[in-house]
Formats: sequence, structure tokens, C-alpha cells
Amino acid sequence: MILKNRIIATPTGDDFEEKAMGGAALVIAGHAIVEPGRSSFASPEEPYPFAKYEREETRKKVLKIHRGGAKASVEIFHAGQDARTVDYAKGPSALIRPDGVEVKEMDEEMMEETLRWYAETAASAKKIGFDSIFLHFGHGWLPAQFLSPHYNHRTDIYGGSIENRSRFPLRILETVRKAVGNNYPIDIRISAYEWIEDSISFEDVMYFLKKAEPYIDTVQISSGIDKIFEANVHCITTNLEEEMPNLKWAKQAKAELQIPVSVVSAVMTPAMADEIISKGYVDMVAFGRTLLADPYWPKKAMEGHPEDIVPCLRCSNCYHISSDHWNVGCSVNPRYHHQEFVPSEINLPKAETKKHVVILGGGPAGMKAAITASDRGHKVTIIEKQKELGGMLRFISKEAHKEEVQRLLDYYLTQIFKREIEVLLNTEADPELVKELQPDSLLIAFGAVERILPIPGVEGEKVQLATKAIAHPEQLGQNIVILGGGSIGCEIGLELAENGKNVTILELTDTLAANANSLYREALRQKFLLHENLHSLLKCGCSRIEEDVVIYKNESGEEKQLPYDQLILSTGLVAQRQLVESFYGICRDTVAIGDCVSPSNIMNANFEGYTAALNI
Ligand SMILES: Cc1cc2nc3c(=O)[nH]c(=O)nc-3n(C[C@H](O)[C@H](O)[C@H](O)COP(=O)(O)OP(=O)(O)OC[C@H]3O[C@@H](n4cnc5c(N)ncnc54)[C@H](O)[C@@H]3O)c2cc1C
Ligand SMILES: Cc1cc2nc3c(=O)[nH]c(=O)nc-3n(C[C@H](O)[C@H](O)[C@H](O)COP(=O)(O)O)c2cc1C
Repeated sequence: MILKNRIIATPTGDDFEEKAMGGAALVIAGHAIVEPGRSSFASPEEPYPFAKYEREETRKKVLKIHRGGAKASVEIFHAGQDARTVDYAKGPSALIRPDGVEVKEMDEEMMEETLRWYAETAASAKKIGFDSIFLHFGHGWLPAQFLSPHYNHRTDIYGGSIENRSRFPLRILETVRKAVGNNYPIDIRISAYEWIEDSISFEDVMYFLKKAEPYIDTVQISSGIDKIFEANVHCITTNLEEEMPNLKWAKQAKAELQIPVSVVSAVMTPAMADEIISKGYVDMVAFGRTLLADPYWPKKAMEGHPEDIVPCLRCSNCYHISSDHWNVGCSVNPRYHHQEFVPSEINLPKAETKKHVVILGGGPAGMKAAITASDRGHKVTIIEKQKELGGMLRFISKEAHKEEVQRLLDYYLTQIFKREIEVLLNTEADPELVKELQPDSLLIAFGAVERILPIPGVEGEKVQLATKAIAHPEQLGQNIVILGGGSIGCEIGLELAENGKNVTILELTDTLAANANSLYREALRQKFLLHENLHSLLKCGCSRIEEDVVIYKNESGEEKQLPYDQLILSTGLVAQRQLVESFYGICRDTVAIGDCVSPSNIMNANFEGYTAALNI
């Protein structure tokens, strides 16, 4: 199989068609269960993609990817002991799962049955037109369950040594190779490290890969375990983790194997991808969320316009599990997960009449609206009271671990600069000015303001707002108390602790970062554990701020005190409804967007900016 470039679109749900249009060479549709009724992780009824009445849909997946100009692959996936079954699941070792489902230790007969399904599924994938297959051997799924000492407690020839633990996974590969023949590409995904107790060692992974090499054509290096939350943050890393975390292992695999090696996870920019390929560290790069944020990433890179790529923030709002399905979306791509009602940026409906759109406030909501309205053919003016555009992004991008937000800010500023958008900086919007501009359409995007709780002593000199603390960390003393343990307070606390300060977070509720998605909360929890100088006091309310001590009440109502050099207020944001209302009545078409209506996040600001501009 010849690929047109070295970019693989790794499985991230069902939006593979646009990824193919965007220029990736190989698009992997994910996932196809191996064994009907026994291998799904979604539901016991998950359809088998090659069943008679599913084939037409599956064939469409192939054609959609081909239509976009990419080669098509499919992830072949067996959940093993974690299968959503109603009666029993099968895995390397017997157990009763927390949900009461029995996991049966696979005997020879069960193994044979599973192998038959692997053969059938692989052969069907080939027959239906996929150009290659991608076998999931990582993230704690069935083959990984056999490989990993965390799951495999057998004492027979399938357990114990790595030679034994490799035996069944190798039989899968042998079976699949036989089923698809020699001239058909087989790729596998493997976890180099599982990030749990009793994780498989990288040495063992390399042992297995060397044994697997005769059967496979390429391998993709990942890490972590999907089903175990602490380890899942390493499959799908947040911005709190380093970028390209799996590269160290992929490099070594590439050095020791003959077959091509790809790496996945947090490869963010074309420069990063170019570097690791040109240095010979890997042969191909696999992208997950970067292509959800911008499916046209490859084309933009290829055409020499990396500055037009919409950067992924690694917020993981796209990952259904982390939001518990409440609010799945992408911080920067309003279309992701909403394709049926949000048009693509490359396919924006042109405005029927050119209008003058005036936008008040140049934060993410205002900037996104400005770019979109301009692309639709409108004349756009932004009024911003600060000396720069960016809104809260100017502060967030100064924080540690927020390189992605800096990229987003750079992206917005570049895009505004590239268009004929009039920007009035250092200009506070007032109704008279807006009237003078005679807008046909007015978008209000003033953002929110930081909340100052009416606590005695809050006006004290040593009390600061979160944004001030972010902007001037050099002015902070050694002992810091943060009031409010939402994600903003936690991030500030983590950064200060990383810089050696003694930090205590006071939080009224029983959860830190309750507003964050669960994956991000877990990532923060793990980071907090690394710092002895970072403390949090839950269910504690601040009652008074004195010159050198903060007085708070703990869960039992006892009054306690904490000495401090600085107290940082991170107690939420408030909408600016009155200000917003004062701008209604000037222009018939007036809409308020983003935080000024209801404080939220970048995802909401971006979505509202985009859709408001679509409606003009
Ligand atoms: C410290 C902090 C950290 C955060 N971290 C994250 C994060 O990691 N991820 C995330 O998703 N969200 C985060 N948020 C929330 C996120 O920043 C906001 O939801 C988002 O910026 C809202 O966008 P917006 O455009 O509505 O408002 P803003 O970003 O607040 O922009 C509003 C703009 O309007 C301008 N303006 C206000 N009044 C006037 C006026 N009268 N005339 C002209 N201009 C005016 C302001 O100067 C500002 O530039 C954070 C918020 C804070 C405070
Ligand atoms: C929304 C979403 C869905 C995913 N679905 C799958 C899947 O079906 N199969 C799989 O092996 N990995 C899946 N993943 C993991 C990705 O393929 C990829 O390994 C991971 O996101 C890390 O790469 P990235 O940092 O480039 O996003 C998914 C990730 C996301 C964010």
C-alpha cells in the first residue's frame, strides 16, 4: 500500500469522512467489534459491522474515506474482560467484575472461537474494501489483557513469562495474517506502558513486537489503558501532560524494528511532526484530536499555511466519556460532533447582502464571530477596550501548561490580521459610539468579570484577583491561599506549587475542579499528588480575611486560621447583564454571545461566536 503522505488519522469516532478530505493519507475508522455480542465496549447490542444487514453501512465508510482521497483502514477491537455483555465476558483470567458480570478465563475452546472471529472479521474488512486493518493490541483490550501482568494471572502456557503472555496475541496475529493473505497491510496499536501498577514493561512490549514483526506491517505506539480512569489520562492526554509523551518509546521501537513505526498522542503542530519524521525517530505520525479540532490540518500544512490550522487545546471535551455525554464538543471546532447542523468553515454560506457587523469585545467569542462574519462577506468592526485583542485568552496563555491556548490566541490574531476587519483598540464601547457606526448587526461579547465575594477584609492589600496573580506572579509571596478550587483556582495553585510556593486552596464544596470534565479533573488530581507544598481544604468556607491570616470554617463548623502572604480570589465569574442590556435597542439585530451572557468556557464562546455570525 502506498500512502500519499505520512499522516494517519487515528480512530476518534465516526467523523472520518472530513478527515479524509482534509488530507490525511490513511484514515482509520473506529472501531469494529471482532466478535458479535462478546467484544463490544459500547453496548451488548452493538452491531457487528460485517453482518448481512450492516455491510452496506460499513461499505459506505470505505467509500466516504476513498471519496475524500485517503486510504481506508478499520480498527478491529475486542474488549475482552471489559466487554458489555449481559451474561459473561471472557478474558485471560477469571474474575467477577464490579458490575457483577462474570469474566471467564479463556480455555482453548474459547480461544479458538475468538480466533475464528478474528479471521472472519479481518477477511470481511478486506473483502468490503478497507485497504488495511488496524488491530487494537493496546489500551487494555483483549490482546493487551493477555500481554499485561495487570490482567493476566494465568499459570498455564498463556501466563507468567512474557513468552507465555505473548502466546495468544501472537496466535491472533498468525490467524489474521492467514485470513487476509500476505499482500495485505496489518497495523497494530500497542501501549508501550500502561501507567498502572503491574503495567507491562516496555522491555516486554519490545519482546512481543519482535515476535510479532513477521506477521505485521507496521505498529503504532500509544500508552495507557482506556477502561482504567487513572491510566486513561495517558491514552488521551490533557494539556497538563507533556506533548508527544509516547515519542521516547516510539523512537526506541523504530530503532529496534524493521517495520515502519508510527506514534500517536499530542503531536500538535506540523513543525513537531516534521521534526520527528525528518530526524528518523518515526516513519509516520498518527493524529487524534488535532484532526477533530481541524480536519484540514494536513492540507493547510502541505500548502505552507500552518498559521491557518485551528489548534487543539487538549481540553478533552471531545471525549464522550470525560463529559459523561452531557456536553460533548470541541473548544475550537464548533462543527465537531454537531456536523448535522453546523456547516464547515470551508463551506460557509455566503451572505446574501453585505452588512456592517459591529462586535463589542475582542475575546474568543468576538474574534470567532468577526472571522466568520468576514468570511461570509460582511464588513466587520471590532471594538475592544484593552490595548490588545484576546480577552481572557491573554491571561490564560500566560499560565503554565497552556501552550495550546497561546497557539489559539496566535491563530485568532493571525486570522483577524489576514482579513479586512476593522479593529478599534483602547476603545470602550458605549451606546453613542455604536449608534455612530450604524451597524446592521450588533454582537455583544463583553465577557464576564471576576466575582468578588462580600467577605470582610476582601479589599485588603494582599488580596488579588486570579487574573492579576496570573499576570504578575513575580509579585506573589511564598505562602499563598487560593479562595475557590474550581479549575481556574486549581491550575493557578498547581503552577505556583510547581514554582516552589506553599499553596493552600480553600474550597466550599467537596470536589476540586468540579466544573472541569472528569478526565481533566483526574489529570489535575494526579498532578496535585506530586506536590507536598500544595494543599486543599474541602468543605471549608472563608469567613474573614485579616491582615496576616485567613479565617475559615471547616466541615464541622470549627473556626480555623491560615497565615498567608497573598490571597488569590478565584471564586468564579459574573455575567454583565446590565451592561449588555444597555446596548439593546440601537440595532434591530442585536445578539449577546459568550461569557457576558453566562460565564462558561472557550468552547461555548467559540460556538456562540461562530453560530451568531452564521445567522447574520
Ligand atoms: C483565569 C481564567 C482562566 C480560564 N481558563 C480557561 C481554560 O483553561 N479553558 C476554557 O475553556 N476557559 C477558560 N476560562 C474561561 C474563558 O476564558 C472564557 O469562557 C472565555 O474567554 C469567554 O470568552 P468571551 O469572548 O465571551 O469573553 P472574554 O474572553 O472575557 O472577552 C471579552 C472581551 O471584551 C472586552 N470588553 C469588555 N467590556 C468592553 C467594553 N465596554 N468595550 C469594549 N470591549 C469590552 C474585554 O476587554 C475582553 O477583551 C478561564 C477564565 C479565567 C478568568
Ligand atoms: C473522541 C475520541 C474518540 C476516540 N475513539 C477511539 C477509538 O474508537 N479507538 C481507539 O483506539 N482510540 C480512540 N481514541 C483515542 C485516539 O485514537 C488517540 O489515541 C488519542 O486521542 C491520543 O491522540 P491525540 O493526542 O492525537 O488525540 C479516541 C479519542 C477521542 C478524543
